[in-house]
Amino acid sequence: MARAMTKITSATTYTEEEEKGWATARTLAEALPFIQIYDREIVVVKYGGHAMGEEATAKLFASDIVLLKLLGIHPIVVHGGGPQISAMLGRAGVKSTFVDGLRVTDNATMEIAEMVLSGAVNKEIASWITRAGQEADVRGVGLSGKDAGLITVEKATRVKKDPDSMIEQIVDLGYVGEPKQVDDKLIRTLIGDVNHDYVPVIAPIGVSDEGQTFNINADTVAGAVAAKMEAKRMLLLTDIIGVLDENKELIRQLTVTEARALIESGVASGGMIPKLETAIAAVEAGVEAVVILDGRRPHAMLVELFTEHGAGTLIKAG
Ligand SMILES: Nc1ncnc2c1ncn2[C@@H]1O[C@H](COP(=O)(O)OP(=O)(O)O)[C@@H](O)[C@H]1O
Ligand SMILES: CC(=O)N[C@@H](CCC(=O)OP(=O)(O)O)C(=O)O
Repeated sequence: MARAMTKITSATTYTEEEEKGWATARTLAEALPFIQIYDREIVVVKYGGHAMGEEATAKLFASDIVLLKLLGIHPIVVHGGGPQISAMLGRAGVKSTFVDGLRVTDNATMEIAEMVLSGAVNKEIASWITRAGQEADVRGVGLSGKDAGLITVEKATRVKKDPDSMIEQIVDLGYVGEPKQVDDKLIRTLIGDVNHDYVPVIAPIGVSDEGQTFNINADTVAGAVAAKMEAKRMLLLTDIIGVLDENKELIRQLTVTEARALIESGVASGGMIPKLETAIAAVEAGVEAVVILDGRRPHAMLVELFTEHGAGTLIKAG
């Protein structure tokens, strides 16, 4: 665009600004092999509530999703919103407790969680994608697991060992669901083959056979969607550089067996447990690899998908 205003100072040299253009071109050319790897492949991106951070960062996320779509990938976004739910519950004076990273969900919590996830967060992300993609007609479509029977759930339970008696007890998590079935018809219709420029944006809410609404961990939803869609990659965007070992160093690659060992040893705790469990289940269901990476860093997805070294921790079979 600045073409008419720039002057080449001599026949053989470019200005500093023009050199930047050449560097951009080199970066694009170097990305070609990776762009081809992901051509028309499905990439499920889980956008965590902690990764959302500032509005400006979230808007850059939306632009990167548009870029993926224009590069020929079919991105599907599954979002969280845990911190946003906690803030709203705090304002309403409702206390939350977590078991293995899952929010124990009673009636009041369910009502607020659905309002925050399917209402505010979902529509905002969908609208940012639509705005970022308006020149090219790329559009975000906000859905929850309740739309078109997308996610049917069954009630989740957890078993805990009492550390003194070593007796196992079933912990009732309330309205916390595990996806039982993902109906992919609507998603497939939206992403289509040609001239379908919709990006599905899915809130982690599901419905039981009896019609009860359930709260689902967003990582778990991403895993179930990635498995059903036979995604090439699932990216879990969070607020940490990746999975850390016992010395707090980044682990660049993990096999499923190693990931299980991290949960068992307690090196992975809290919110990292559902993330690793999801990664393991997705890889075992046929997703080629799952990557856990820092979504607060602008363009993290692009670094992971289109550069040699990638970003964060990659989990694959083995
Ligand atoms: N071994 C580990 N490596 C990295 N993070 C860990 C580990 N064990 C626990 N965590 C915690 O898991 C958090 C990520 O989970 P969570 O807060 O639920 O993220 P999100 O909201 O993005 O889903 C990290 O911020 C970190 O505090
Ligand atoms: C059952 C359960 O824990 N549901 C989560 C849903 C949101 C979520 O997973 O958000 P993040 O990805 O931002 O953590 C919750 O209520 O916080």
